[in-house]
Amino acid sequence: MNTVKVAVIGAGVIGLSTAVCLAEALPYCSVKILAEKFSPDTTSDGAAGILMPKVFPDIPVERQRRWFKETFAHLQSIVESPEAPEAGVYLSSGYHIFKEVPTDPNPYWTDFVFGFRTMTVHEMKRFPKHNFGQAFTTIKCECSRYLPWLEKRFRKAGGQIKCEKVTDLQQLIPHYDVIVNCSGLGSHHLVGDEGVYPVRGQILKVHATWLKNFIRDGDGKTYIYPGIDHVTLGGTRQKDDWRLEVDKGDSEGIMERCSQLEPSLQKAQVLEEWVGLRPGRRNLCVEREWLQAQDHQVLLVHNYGHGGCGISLSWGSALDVVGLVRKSLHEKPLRAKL
Ligand SMILES: Cc1cc2nc3c(=O)[nH]c(=O)nc-3n(C[C@H](O)[C@H](O)[C@H](O)COP(=O)(O)OP(=O)(O)OC[C@H]3O[C@@H](n4cnc5c(N)ncnc54)[C@H](O)[C@@H]3O)c2cc1C
Ligand SMILES: O=C(O)CCC(=O)C(=O)O
Repeated sequence: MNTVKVAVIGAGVIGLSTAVCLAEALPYCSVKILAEKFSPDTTSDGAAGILMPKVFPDIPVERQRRWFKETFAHLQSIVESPEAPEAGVYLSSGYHIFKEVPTDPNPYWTDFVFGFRTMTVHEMKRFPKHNFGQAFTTIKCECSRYLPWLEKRFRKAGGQIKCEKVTDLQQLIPHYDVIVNCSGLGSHHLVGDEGVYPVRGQILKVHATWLKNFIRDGDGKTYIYPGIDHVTLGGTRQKDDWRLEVDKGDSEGIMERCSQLEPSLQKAQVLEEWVGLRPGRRNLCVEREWLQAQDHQVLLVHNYGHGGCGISLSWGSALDVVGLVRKSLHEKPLRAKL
């Protein structure tokens, strides 16, 4: 087979995971990443990186289960390997607490994390304003380390990287056989998807080495995630808010709410305030379509709209892209005349 030229747009956790999966699984493809921003300047870089996805309303739960299962298994294999510190991937245990029992206390992902259980009355005494809680161990994947690690793995598989903002997919058509869109929030403009919107997230990175367990309050607007170099305190979920500037009021609110759950945070030194825009979408988009060229068609595969759970579903959705590319090339061989 001739070499299939693939362009992956985006170098966040979704673009890099997808590019690695394609380059390693399809040796007849030459894969190039085109991205405007790279680590440490992507949204993925600032995310806490905890594996705990939300449920998308219109995607069959079996598909979401597979995305999470594959991501968890991939990252677990890194946790259990000597690569773990360089990749920034490790196990993290803690509590998810609620004021009321949630409507679905056992979402699909609870089958895969370790030791998932309801908190005891004794444990709940620490949180007098909450009436229900769950304790478990999941994986935390810090993208400030994981993205450079993925980039290295991608280059090792023969992948190429170019810093470029793509403004028009049509301009890529003469140069590539397959285009994979992993541009996250960028898809709002790049493919004109008005269903993609920003969900602004502000966090604080604090020095609090004594904290070892995560605490997340029901709706995910208050959380404490201990990490390698700092503890992440969150957060905000402001829909349709494009502001990338730090909001001092948000920072104060985050510190106040987190300190109510963990009073020792009043002694923590704030290292950094950070804002990222989650690529919100009602449903994650992992789909394919064909773009018309002069005498042939070019495959366009989308992988964007992961909202607040891009790291949690990254490897699984990337493997779906591999499946779609493989299937499509089989159905419609390269440069087949129409
Ligand atoms: C505060 C916060 C905390 C979070 N915590 C977690 C968590 O604990 N767990 C979890 O699973 N998720 C978390 N998330 C969500 C997670 O960060 C996102 O789902 C994820 O980063 C999306 O990855 P992405 O690769 O699609 O987007 P990005 O990381 O934004 O990457 C997009 C890439 O596309 C490129 N791009 C865009 N447009 C173009 C263009 N036109 N041309 C070229 N390149 C382009 C960008 O330059 C970039 O390289 C959090 C998010 C925030 C904001
Ligand atoms: O939701 C969480 O608790 C983890 C952080 C996150 O995913 C987010 O802020 O989007």
